[in-house]
Amino acid sequence: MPAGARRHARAPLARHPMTDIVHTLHAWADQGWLRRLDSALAAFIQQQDPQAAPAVLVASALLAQMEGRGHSCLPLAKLVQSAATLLGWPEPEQLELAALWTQLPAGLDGWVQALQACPLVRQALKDQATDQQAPDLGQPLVLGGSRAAPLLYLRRYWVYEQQVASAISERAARQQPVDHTLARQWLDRMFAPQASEPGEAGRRTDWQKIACALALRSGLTVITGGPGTGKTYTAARLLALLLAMSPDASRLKVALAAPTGKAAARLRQSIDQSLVSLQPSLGQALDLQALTERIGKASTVHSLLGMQLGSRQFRHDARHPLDLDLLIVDETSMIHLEMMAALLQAMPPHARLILLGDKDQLASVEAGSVLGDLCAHAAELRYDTATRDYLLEATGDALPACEASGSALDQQTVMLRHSRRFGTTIGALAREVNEGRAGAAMQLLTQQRDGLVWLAPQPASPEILLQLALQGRPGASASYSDYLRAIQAGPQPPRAPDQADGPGSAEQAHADWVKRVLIAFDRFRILCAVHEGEWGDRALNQGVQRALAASRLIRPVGEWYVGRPVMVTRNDKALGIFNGDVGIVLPSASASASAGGKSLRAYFLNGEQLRSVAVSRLAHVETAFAMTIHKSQGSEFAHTVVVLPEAGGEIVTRELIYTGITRAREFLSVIEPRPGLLGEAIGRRVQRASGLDFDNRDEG
Ligand SMILES: Nc1ncnc2c1ncn2[C@@H]1O[C@H](COP(=O)(O)OP(=O)(O)OP(=O)(O)O)[C@@H](O)[C@H]1O
Repeated sequence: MPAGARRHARAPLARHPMTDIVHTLHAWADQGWLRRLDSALAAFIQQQDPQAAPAVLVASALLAQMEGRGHSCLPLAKLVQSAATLLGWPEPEQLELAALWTQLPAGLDGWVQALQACPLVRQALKDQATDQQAPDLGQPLVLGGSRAAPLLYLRRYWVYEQQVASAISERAARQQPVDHTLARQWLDRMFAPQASEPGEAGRRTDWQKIACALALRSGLTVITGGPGTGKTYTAARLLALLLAMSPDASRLKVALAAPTGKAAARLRQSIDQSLVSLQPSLGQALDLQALTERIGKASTVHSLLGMQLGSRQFRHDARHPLDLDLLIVDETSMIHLEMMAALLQAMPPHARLILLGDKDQLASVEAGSVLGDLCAHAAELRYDTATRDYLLEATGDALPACEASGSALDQQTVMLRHSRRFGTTIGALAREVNEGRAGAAMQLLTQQRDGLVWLAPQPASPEILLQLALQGRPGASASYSDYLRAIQAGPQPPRAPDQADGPGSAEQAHADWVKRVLIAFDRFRILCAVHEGEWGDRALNQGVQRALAASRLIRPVGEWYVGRPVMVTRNDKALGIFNGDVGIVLPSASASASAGGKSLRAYFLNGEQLRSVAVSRLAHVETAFAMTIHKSQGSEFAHTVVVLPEAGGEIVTRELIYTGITRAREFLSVIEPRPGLLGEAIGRRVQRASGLDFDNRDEG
């Protein structure tokens, strides 16, 4: 019991059959319906407050359960409306749930009253009179949200949400002075006038240009868009623009970051490429090469913040802010609530933060769906008059009309709408999936003759998948044979054997070979929705390994063998490898040189940078012929195979399918173990419960 919490007087409650409630919750955990952690929270609450009403105990366990599934709170109105729907429980569990429900309040008010009567619950309903709001006494639970939509939180998620909501709103509202004339001159040089699309009235709005103009005037800009809509292209122009308009450009400190090492390296690479392609249109006016050199390497958000081993704390926080003026973060959809709170705390007040990401992608594995919440109104153009006037002056473009204007955050949010990478079938398929049009998506998959997308014929068997892994399919030949052939080809013999190092050396030839192998490996990947079962990544990894061994393409003798793809499952700062990094086991340069040498290393490629670790030092890795769609975020593969499970329940959702298919750069193959699974998944949307709300904070 938090110190002082008991001081809050309340009317004595009738005794409830609480022990039964906690027993029931423990029994549900025994059945695997809840986690042990979930029922343990209810038991803890009961122990700390023996008078806690049954509704409080049940709500605590279900809150913990929801948090484990990535929700940051328990939406009580939905719980009361239909607990079975909220939890996604099948029939046997539903019957038990209904039986328990007879002991619980029938209406929302009853639940709220029970929670309000419990001293372990901090009262923080937004529309509650201030004198009724309980002070922070370290209560483990918080009742937040509003009276109409009350939300129950674990304390720390409530705190993170409060921090994120106020930091985002304050940052978005913090205006910086802009020289409109100068801005317009530079923007016109960087963005050619847009051609109008056939059938469209007038000129198409150049949202990339709008995003740059908005970023000039505020401490925060959120740029969302599907794959290939030019998020990094825009960020590169924005960098150049800020440099061009900065009174002291040589002092501007810029950093790039992303949630994974791979995504960070991709961000850096594509920013560099965009800057190179921009130089001709700027001529001598701006030295973009100098800018590129000043940016420094892109890092993971973890390492940017200064991850401390065995601790949730980072080296950088509000008291020790990051030393930078501009931070560009890519793949923001993968950033969870706790990490976003830490990032915002560590940003110096004067610096600009640019968040890039695809709002429709899967949310982070951990609790929160921050980018989705930030972009809740991105499609609606809720720009107010001040924003519209500013944009007209700075860009010369008038925005399309909209019905309502929004929050400070809405003023700083831009959705890019035109994909340049997906002019083809994959793009059309991604759109149909995103809009929930299962019939149209199936039609594209089954009737398209261009071979870019393909649905495995029924009955789908794991053999079809193994064939794809070994040979690809008609129209899409990329497969694992590509990288295995590259391994077999071996390093090119050094051109000048007497040269000790330099471009012709044996070491360089080895490094070039390793890069060729790693690049070829990224031409093909199997993505699963789940870990377990016949269609999960664990079984498929074994199946693919057996099939490649049977075809004599690999020789898996023991744990470590040449050609084993591995995925890191835990960050290891000392080794410089991070959760989600994918590498390949190959002989080291010295082992290759002394034919028959046994020294194996795992090689990882981040952009152009090659890193290797002796396999004996790798404790936390898994084989990575097949990986989950979750882990594939931030990566792309020429030929992507998306495999659905026979029974995936609520986790196989539209967002998961969209994320999987948009990992395909050129070719997509889809396997559904029984007809109709894909359609069901497209129809299933699980929106994460969250109380992040930016509408009422503008004064913030
Ligand atoms: N306005 C533009 N004019 C010409 N080419 C563009 C423009 N915008 C983007 N591109 C090109 O389109 C491709 C995709 O752009 P970019 O990589 O920036 O998209 P993205 O949204 O970051 O994609 P992803 O989410 O897949 O990383 C790149 O080759 C880029 O150079």
